[in-house]
Amino acid sequence: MAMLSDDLEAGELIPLAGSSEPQCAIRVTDLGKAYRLYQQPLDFLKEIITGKPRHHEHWAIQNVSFEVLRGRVVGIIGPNGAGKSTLLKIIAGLLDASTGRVEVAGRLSAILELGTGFHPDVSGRDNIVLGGMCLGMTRAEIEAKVPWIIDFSELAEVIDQPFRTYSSGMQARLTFATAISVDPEIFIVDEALAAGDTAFVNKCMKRVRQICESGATVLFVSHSSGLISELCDEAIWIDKGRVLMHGNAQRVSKAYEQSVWDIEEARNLRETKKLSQSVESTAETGKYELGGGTLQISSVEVIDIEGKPIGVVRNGQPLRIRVSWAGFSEHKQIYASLRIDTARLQAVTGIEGYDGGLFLDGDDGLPERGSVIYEVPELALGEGQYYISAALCRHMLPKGAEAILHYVEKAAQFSVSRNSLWHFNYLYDPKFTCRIERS
Ligand SMILES: Nc1ncnc2c1ncn2[C@@H]1O[C@H](COP(=O)(O)OP(=O)(O)OP(=O)(O)O)[C@@H](O)[C@H]1O
Repeated sequence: MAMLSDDLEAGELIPLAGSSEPQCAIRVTDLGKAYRLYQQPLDFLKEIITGKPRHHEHWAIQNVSFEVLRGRVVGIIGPNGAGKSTLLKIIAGLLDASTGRVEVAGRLSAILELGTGFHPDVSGRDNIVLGGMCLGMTRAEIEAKVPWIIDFSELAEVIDQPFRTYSSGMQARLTFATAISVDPEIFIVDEALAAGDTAFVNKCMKRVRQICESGATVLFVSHSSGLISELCDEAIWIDKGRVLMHGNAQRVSKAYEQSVWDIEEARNLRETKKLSQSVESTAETGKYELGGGTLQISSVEVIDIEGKPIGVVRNGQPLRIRVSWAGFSEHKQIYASLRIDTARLQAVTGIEGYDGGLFLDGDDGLPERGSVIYEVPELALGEGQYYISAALCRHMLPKGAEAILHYVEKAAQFSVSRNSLWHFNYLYDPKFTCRIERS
């Protein structure tokens, strides 16, 4: 654990001005934050009364050290609960550290919580002034910015109404607009707070970009490695309260993204295994199935070229799905079909084995066990999680539910990863070709 030097308070904010390294805007040394956790709320009271500790300490961040040079845009990335907000709140002076110290050189503005300084009974207009003063602006500075903020928030019609009458989205718009109106030397922002409809989020991000390009030193928290590699010079990857990697933004984003896909891969394989086990035990799992008498789907898997099950497929690469069956059927001309759905069960694509004339039984009938492998040579699906449902059917006309011998919904799951770090998400993501015509 980081120890404090004798002459410093834990988490003390020390201006770097006059430092021998004028290029340094932020220096964090051995920073740590321990939260006290109580098993039940009453334990806190009992601790105060008896003086006996009834809590255990949870270190949200530990031994965190780094320097940020003036004018650098630095992304902070990491999974949920990694300690990003805790770290930035301490740097912004909103939270005390348990160990270590933070030195900051320059006027700092942070958007880490929305609504600080805003009062429900005061009008939107007056709240801009109150909120702006909480962000460190003088009254004159903020008053000069009021028209810009009203225009940016698109709330001119209701600006003189009490803040409590605003919807939560309107409140977020006004507080974010106020917060990004500042011209800071050091700017700390959590991208997740740019809430609202797509057009408003885009507008907020445009302003954040402007600040990044203005020469300010920026710490930018985001879950999007694409956005970090696009906006930032360098990035810090935090996990379980510690700095895992600090360096070039593209390099760190790529490494972080790979770790996310590794976790996804393991999760998808685990879940698919559970799903295929549950094919045999429908009653307990409550999974949706139809049919499944003497002939059953025994597994559905996404596989690599060697037939090994995988959980993540990269867009543009081949997608191979293996549907295996076991059992026997009195029917002839049996075919398999499958459907791929998004996590919200929106059907994306599929194949009817019958349409392709692909029957599983040959002249000698249907073998007791076998598999059919479907392949999409170049996957054109956007990043995300997908589910596969499969069916074994018998050929009959007209086609109807009685044609289905066994249907298993969500029999397997897989994720699609992108080709690039670009942050837009698409459902359909083919390889585009383009031609430039210059006149
Ligand atoms: N006030 C608090 N009391 C107790 N524990 C807390 C408190 N605030 C945060 N924590 C814990 O500290 C750890 C780090 O939380 P933090 O909010 O800094 O993570 P984060 O990286 O910002 O997460 P996210 O990406 O989900 O916002 C988590 O385990 C969280 O549960």
